[in-house]
Amino acid sequence: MAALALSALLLVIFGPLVLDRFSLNVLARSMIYAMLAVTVDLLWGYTGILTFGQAAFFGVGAYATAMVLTHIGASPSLFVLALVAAILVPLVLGLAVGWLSFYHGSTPLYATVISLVVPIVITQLIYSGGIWTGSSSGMVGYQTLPLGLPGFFRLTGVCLLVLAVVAFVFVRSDAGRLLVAIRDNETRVAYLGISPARIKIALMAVLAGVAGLAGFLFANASGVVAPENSGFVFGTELVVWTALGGRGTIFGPLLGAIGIDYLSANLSGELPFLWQLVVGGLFVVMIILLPGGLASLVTARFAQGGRKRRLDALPSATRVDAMALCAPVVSVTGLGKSFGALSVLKGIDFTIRPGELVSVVGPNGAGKTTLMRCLSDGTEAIEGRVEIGGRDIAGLPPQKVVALGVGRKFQVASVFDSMTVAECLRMVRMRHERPALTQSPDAIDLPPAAIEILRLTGLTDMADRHVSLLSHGQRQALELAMVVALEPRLILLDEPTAGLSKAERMTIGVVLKRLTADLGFAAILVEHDLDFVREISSRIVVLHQGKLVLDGTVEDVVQSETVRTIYSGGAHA
Ligand SMILES: Nc1ncnc2c1ncn2[C@@H]1O[C@H](COP(=O)(O)OP(=O)(O)OP(=O)(O)O)[C@@H](O)[C@H]1O
Repeated sequence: MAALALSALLLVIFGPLVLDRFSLNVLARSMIYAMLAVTVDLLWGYTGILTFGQAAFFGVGAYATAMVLTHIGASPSLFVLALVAAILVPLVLGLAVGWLSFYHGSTPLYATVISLVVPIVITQLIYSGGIWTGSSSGMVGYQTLPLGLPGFFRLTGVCLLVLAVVAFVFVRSDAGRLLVAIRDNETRVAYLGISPARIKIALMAVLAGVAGLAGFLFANASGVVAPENSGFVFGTELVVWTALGGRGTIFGPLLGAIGIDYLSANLSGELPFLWQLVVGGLFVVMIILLPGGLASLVTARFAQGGRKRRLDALPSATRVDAMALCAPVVSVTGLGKSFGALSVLKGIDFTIRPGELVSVVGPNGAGKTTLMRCLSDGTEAIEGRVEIGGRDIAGLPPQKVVALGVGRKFQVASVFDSMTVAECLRMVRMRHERPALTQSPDAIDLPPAAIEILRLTGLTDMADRHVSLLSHGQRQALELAMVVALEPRLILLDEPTAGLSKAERMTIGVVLKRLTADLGFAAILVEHDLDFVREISSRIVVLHQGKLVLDGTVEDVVQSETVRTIYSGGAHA
């Protein structure tokens, strides 16, 4: 990669000696567009945010530059002012757009619609700006940086190269992998105690600033800015170039943008309308035949050679101390939950202490999964009160409930499909360590209990195996190890043995007994397999039609006439 970067630097430095003026002009612009394509790739390719809004931030940066240089003047200090404005104004706008797009409760579609609206609004503002923005004529005639064409070619080339190298290092770091984790499974990221919304807002703001920097370069290199520079047609072109180049690769979108823009400049004169049709047709063909873009032809060859990771046990023991054993981990009082007119949970009361493994059983639709949701997400509208470690969780989103010591394992294993086992486990540690922006360590430190689960289930030897290659049981075990690596006080397990073989079920049973009886975790287990429940539970709670009908020992439940009636389908509220 260093050799590639060095070759690119030499091309940028010596390019003006061999290229004609037309090519220099077009390529300087193409490289600026390539900077934008890299930002689109980080947002869409790596984080899964389909955005058309980068054009708006680019336009704002370009107009901020042109407006400073036109209305205030051009001097060395004013060029610095223009540069600061070109970065800061889009950055603040990006922060506001990010907040609007990713506030709690918004959907990915909503974020994409906002990214379509922003360029339209910015373009309208430019049209309505009168002499301040030049309206439909744009702005021209302001003084630009005195660099000449070769100077601009080299400046934009170096900026693109620096951005590409920074992006390339970043996407391999812990912070970069966290973006991929958000793309793969945002819910799991939240249930690891990390706020995806915060990360996405910060990313959008920073990349809006980078788009603004590209706008500064464009306004200086071209000497003209126009409303189309911030329009959603341009925003769509950026998405097309990124897709054609190969999203999620950095260099694919970079070369895609340069290649298509350069070809467009050469061919659009001779084939003005046909060329657009060719690009559009190519996009459709590519999406069908090569969804990974052109870069996937190259990356597929190199994908196999993954990096070797080591799983190390942290020195600290996770055993809950004797003092804490006295206080309830979870306390539920009068819990009720309705979906419209349908009342799913009614007047549930129970308390769970450290070391207890409480199984929640009941027929389908009894409200078991809903109960788990109410215990792990304080934003669910409920009646009554749920306290974790003595703190009412009302209003707290999942990542804040995780911070109180709750780990949730979902019914369908919730892991990161495009990562390796080691990478998934590394993501769990991001709550305890600030994600590094430039690197990711080879050794992954995990609590001993998590290491033990991996050992018992044979995953310690599969650290570098891709999650997509794991069996159903291995995925369940990996998710359990991830949840335990959070070092929670309370583990919520929704049918952890569903679809597992008898041997795998026994292993999970051993692991759960060890976690609760030996290490002092509290656990709530939703389970249909009553033999399994009988073997490992310290207490059993029976739910029926949303009501808690029995809370007792295994013996109590086995001998209960009510439970027998419920399971034979005879009890009705
Ligand atoms: N988001 C929702 N909107 C409307 N109704 C819901 C929603 N989630 C659950 N329900 C209803 O609440 C009831 C309880 O569902 P829940 O999934 O909690 O049951 P369960 O005991 O976990 O069932 P199972 O054993 O089949 O998983 C069901 O009637 C279900 O249809």
